Amino acid sequence: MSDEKLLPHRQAIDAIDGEILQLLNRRAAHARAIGELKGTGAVYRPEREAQVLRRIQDLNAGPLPDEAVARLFREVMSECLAVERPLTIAYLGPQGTFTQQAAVKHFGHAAHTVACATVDESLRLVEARQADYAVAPVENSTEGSVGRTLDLLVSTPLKICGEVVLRIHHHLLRQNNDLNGITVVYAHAQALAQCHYWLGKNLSDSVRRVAVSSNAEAARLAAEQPDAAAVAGQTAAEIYALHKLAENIEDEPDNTTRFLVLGHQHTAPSGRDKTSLVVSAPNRAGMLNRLVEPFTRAGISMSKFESRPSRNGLWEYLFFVDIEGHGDDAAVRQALDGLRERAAFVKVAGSYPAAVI
Ligand SMILES: O=C(O)C(=O)C[C@]1(C(=O)O)C=C[C@@H](O)C=C1
Repeated sequence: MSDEKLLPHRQAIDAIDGEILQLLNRRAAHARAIGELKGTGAVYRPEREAQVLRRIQDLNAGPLPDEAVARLFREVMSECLAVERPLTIAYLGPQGTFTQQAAVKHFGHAAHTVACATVDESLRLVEARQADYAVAPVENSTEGSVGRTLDLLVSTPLKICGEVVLRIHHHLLRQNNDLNGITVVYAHAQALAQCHYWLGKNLSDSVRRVAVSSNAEAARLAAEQPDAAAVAGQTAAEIYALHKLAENIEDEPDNTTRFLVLGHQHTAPSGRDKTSLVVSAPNRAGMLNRLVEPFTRAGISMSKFESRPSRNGLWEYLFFVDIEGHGDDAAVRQALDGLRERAAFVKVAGSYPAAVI
């Protein structure tokens, strides 16, 4: 096939690219005007972003898949927002963690990300207004809740303003492309657990499995030690220039982590929202039923109901509850009034759009 046949298509693509470029800059000019009208208010509007992405997916007639167009528009909005004012996002580092990946998935590549040593520190940075938002892992489909994040939700003055759902793929990474001669595998304890079966089947028993503070730290160590491998994700592989000896080695095919986005603002309804609550109640027979009843009566479904020991009293529990709907919805407001009559403590940790991509 000669390239001559490609020519008319390439000429068409050049013309279309020119139009796309003009349209993108026209879009950015509107975003800049919106930014000026917002003045000192929050430039990031989670509800509007969710609506834009949902609308684009509804409009999409292909051949690009819905997920691909959503990803492209995610980046377009990220750049438009940066024209208004660039955002700083605090995340659990070091560079290359899944939390950083979640931050980029949610805010796009124009956002500036700041690595923090702990989830506590990432929230503190936002509380002190040294960063605009924090992204924190809250639960994994294989390993369950991240207790520290739940504990922090109880006391932080920040509001949840978004959620990010990330498929977690683990790879076996090494300096060179050889499965032989590995004496140690580094990974975060959760990643070791999520790949337990694969590692047992594919590596000899003499290979030591060493838990380290994060997957990115595991990749960093593997980049320094020729006889070491790491279990980590794509971003860590790229940052530390490691070879992928094996891809997608997680035992559970749907291994997914959910992250929360926390900031100072109240988020308006987007049309498809969730509300997260922290509830405590006296430890009495029938109490669980009494707590759930106001939601059942209002026809509101729950996507999470989890208990955790309260740090104040022995055998006292806090309940972490996610419901469908927004705190401004009449039905949710009524259910919350009913809940407040029954519970000793109710905190609305935030209402936010359900994840779109
Ligand atoms: O609609 C707005 O408020 C905008 O600032 C525009 C825009 C966009 O690019 O569409 C950018 C940032 C906001 O988070 C939401 C949407």
